[in-house]
Amino acid sequence: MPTEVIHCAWLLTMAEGAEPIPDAYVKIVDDKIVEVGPWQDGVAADADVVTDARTKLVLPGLVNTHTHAAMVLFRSLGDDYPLYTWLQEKIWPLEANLTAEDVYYGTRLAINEMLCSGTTTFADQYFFMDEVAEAVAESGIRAVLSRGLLGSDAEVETKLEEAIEQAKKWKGKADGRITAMLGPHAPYTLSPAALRQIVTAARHYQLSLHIHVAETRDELEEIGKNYGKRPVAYLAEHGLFSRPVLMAHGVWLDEGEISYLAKQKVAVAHNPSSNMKLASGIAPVAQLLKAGITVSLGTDGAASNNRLDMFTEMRTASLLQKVANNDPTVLPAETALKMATIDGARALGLGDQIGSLEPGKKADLIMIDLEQNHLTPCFNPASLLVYSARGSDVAAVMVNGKWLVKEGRILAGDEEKVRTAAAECAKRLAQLQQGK
Ligand SMILES: CSC[C@H]1O[C@@H](n2cnc3c(O)ncnc32)[C@H](O)[C@@H]1O
Ligand SMILES: [Zn+2]
Repeated sequence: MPTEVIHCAWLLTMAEGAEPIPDAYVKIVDDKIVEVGPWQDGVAADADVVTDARTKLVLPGLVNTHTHAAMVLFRSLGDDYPLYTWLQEKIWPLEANLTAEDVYYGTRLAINEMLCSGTTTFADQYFFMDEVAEAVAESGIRAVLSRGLLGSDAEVETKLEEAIEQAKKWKGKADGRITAMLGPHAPYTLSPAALRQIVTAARHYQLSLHIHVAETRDELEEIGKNYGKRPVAYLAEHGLFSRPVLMAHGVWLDEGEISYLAKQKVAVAHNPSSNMKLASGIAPVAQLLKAGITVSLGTDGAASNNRLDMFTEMRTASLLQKVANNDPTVLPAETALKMATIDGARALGLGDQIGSLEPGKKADLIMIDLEQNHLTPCFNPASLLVYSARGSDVAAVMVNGKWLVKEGRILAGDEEKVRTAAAECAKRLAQLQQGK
C-alpha cells in the first residue's frame, strides 16, 4: 500500500470546527487519508512519495449534487428561455435523438470539465446510465447516478426496472466510486400512480430519491391546478418523503414546507446559476439553513448554466443570498464552502466517506495554485476560494487516492479525443434538430 505525504501552504480540512492550517500535511495510504496536521519533521519519514505543494492550498474535492452531465452537448443551444419553454421546445426535442454514444462522450466531456475545476463527486440524473457509469469508471471520478424517470405510467414502469437493474449492477463497481439513487424527474412529469410505484421500489431496494421540486412558479400553478395542492404536499401525499430525498432546486418553498422538509431530513441541492439563468427565482437558502436543512450546491446541466464550475456556484450562491436578504452577513464564504464539500457529501448520503479531509475518509482532494495575482495575499483561505478563485485555479485533483489532474490537465491524456468526439455528437444532434 503506497504512502503519500502532501506538504502544502494551507490546508482546509472542512472538519467540524477546524480552522485553516498553514504549512500543513496530509498523509494518504492507498485510497484513504490517515493523518492531517501542521507540518513537522518526521511526518514524511515512512512516505513512498512526498508531494511538494508549498505554494498550494489543499481542500476536499468539491461535490456537485445536481447535474445532467451529458447536457454539455446542448451548451448554448437553448439560451435565454424560461424552464418550460426551454424543456419543451428546445431540450426534449434534442434529447429525443440522443444515443448511448452521445451520452458516453457528453459525460466524458463533462467529467473532464468538472475534474479540471475541482469537482471530485457529482450526482447525475439522466438517460443511458450504463454509459454514464462507464464514463465514471474510466475517468476515476466519483458519482451518484440516477436513471431519470418520467413519462407515461407504462414508460415509467420499464424505466424503473432498468434503474433497479443498473443500481444492482453498479453496486461496489469502479472501486466503490459509483452509487445509485432513483431519479423521479419532477412532480409535473409523473402521475400519482407512477410516483407511488417509484416510492415502493425505493423502499424495497433501500434507495434514496433525487428529484426536481418547486423549481418555478409555473410548477406551483400546474400542480395546484391538477391536484389542488402545492408540490411538496402532492409528493408527501404519495409517500416520497418516507425515503431520503435529494431535492433539486426548492426555490418556491414557504415557511410551513421548510419546517416539514427539515423534519423529514430532506437535503436541498441549490443551483443558483441555473435558477438565475432560467429566471426560476431565488431559493430561500438562508431560511433553509436556519431551519437546519442540509443545503448543498449543484450546477444543473450545462445547457442551463452554462458552466460546470463549482467555484462559480459557491460565489453566486453567496452573492445572491446577500442581495436577496439585503444583508451582507448572509451566506459567508465558510458556509458556501461547507455547502460545496461536507454538506454536499451529506446530501448524497456519503458524509462518512468524503467531503472533509479527516483520517479514515477517502482521499478526494484538490489543490489550488496560490501563486497568482488574483489570489494574493492569502489572509483568509475560505474567502479567497469563494470570492476570488475560479475553477481554472485548480492545479491538481486526487480521487480515491489517485491523481487524476496535475498542472491543471487530465492525466489520462485523452482530453482532446473526448472533446473531438463530443463535439461531433453535439453537431449531429444540433443538425437533426434543425432538420438538416
Ligand atoms: C429525467 S432525466 C433529466 C431530465 O431533466 C431535464 N432537466 C435538465 N435541467 C432541468 C431543470 O432545471 N428542471 C427540470 N428538468 C431539467 C433534462 O433535460 C432531462 O430531460
Ligand atoms: Zn436539473
